[in-house]
Amino acid sequence: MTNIGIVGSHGRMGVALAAAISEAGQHHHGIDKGGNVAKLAERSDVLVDFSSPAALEATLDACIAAKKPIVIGTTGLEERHHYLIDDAAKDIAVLQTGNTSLGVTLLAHLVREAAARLDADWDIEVLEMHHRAKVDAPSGTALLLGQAAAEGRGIDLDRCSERGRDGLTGARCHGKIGFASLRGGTIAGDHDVIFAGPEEMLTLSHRAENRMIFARGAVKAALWLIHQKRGRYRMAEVLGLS
Ligand SMILES: NC(=O)C1=CN([C@@H]2O[C@H](COP(=O)(O)OP(=O)(O)OC[C@H]3O[C@@H](n4cnc5c(N)ncnc54)[C@H](OP(=O)(O)O)[C@@H]3O)[C@@H](O)[C@H]2O)C=CC1
Ligand SMILES: O=C(O)C1=N[C@H](C(=O)O)C[C@H](O)C1
Repeated sequence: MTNIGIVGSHGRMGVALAAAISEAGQHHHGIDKGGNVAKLAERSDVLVDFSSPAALEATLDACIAAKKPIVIGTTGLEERHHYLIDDAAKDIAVLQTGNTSLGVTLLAHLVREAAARLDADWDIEVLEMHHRAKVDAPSGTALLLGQAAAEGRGIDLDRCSERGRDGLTGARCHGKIGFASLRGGTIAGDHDVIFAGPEEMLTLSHRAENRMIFARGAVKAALWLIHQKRGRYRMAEVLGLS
């Protein structure tokens, strides 16, 4: 039986993850803010993090010290967090993703394909809606989908993204990838990638009906990751889509 350590165990995802781990016949234990992450890492075969970007550095240090792999599902990560992940991946296996579901992983693949085939006359906009308690925007999934679109089009997302329009913005910049975020109610996570072309529009969408889709995907990723060498991995590799 695999022992999976949960960082953020009492949160919305932590609770769903514990249910998915039990469903898969595995064992779980976890911590929340103020918990001893070093002890958690020592006692676990693999960690799964659904907490806060503020927890990441200490969590990675604990995983490196205990030589344990980790799945990072926390979103709202900044550039410095990605450097920390790249550094950690020199010592341990790390999988970081803004979305652990099968549907979104496949959607990212389709978005990359569509963006590669449609020229820059097709404006790309990513629209997401989440529950009222979500603290980061755009969602990690929206950024992951924007990245897939940028890869398909062969452009750099950091230079080409347009976030949060307000006021007298001027006309849309040619070739940019736009992001819009809506918040309200209890929505688990809705994402649309819109390709708006000359007189026609293509929309690729995903609707999460329940957090269990993320939790089951995270368990699958964790059980896969314990057999991998050190390095940085993506969800597409777990699901054989890369
Ligand atoms: N990749 C994916 O597929 C998905 C990613 N997410 C992401 O997962 C994260 C968590 O989401 P959600 O469960 O809704 O959020 P919640 O706010 O419900 O839960 C966060 C949990 O993390 C704990 N926490 C906060 N800081 C620390 C810390 N320093 N050390 C350990 N635990 C800590 C909190 O504990 P306390 O209450 O004590 O502060 C809480 O239990 C978000 O970034 C979200 O975007 C969500 C769904 C899917
Ligand atoms: O905070 C959430 O709830 C979710 N966060 C992830 C994100 O930021 O994309 C994944 C999912 O959409 C739910």
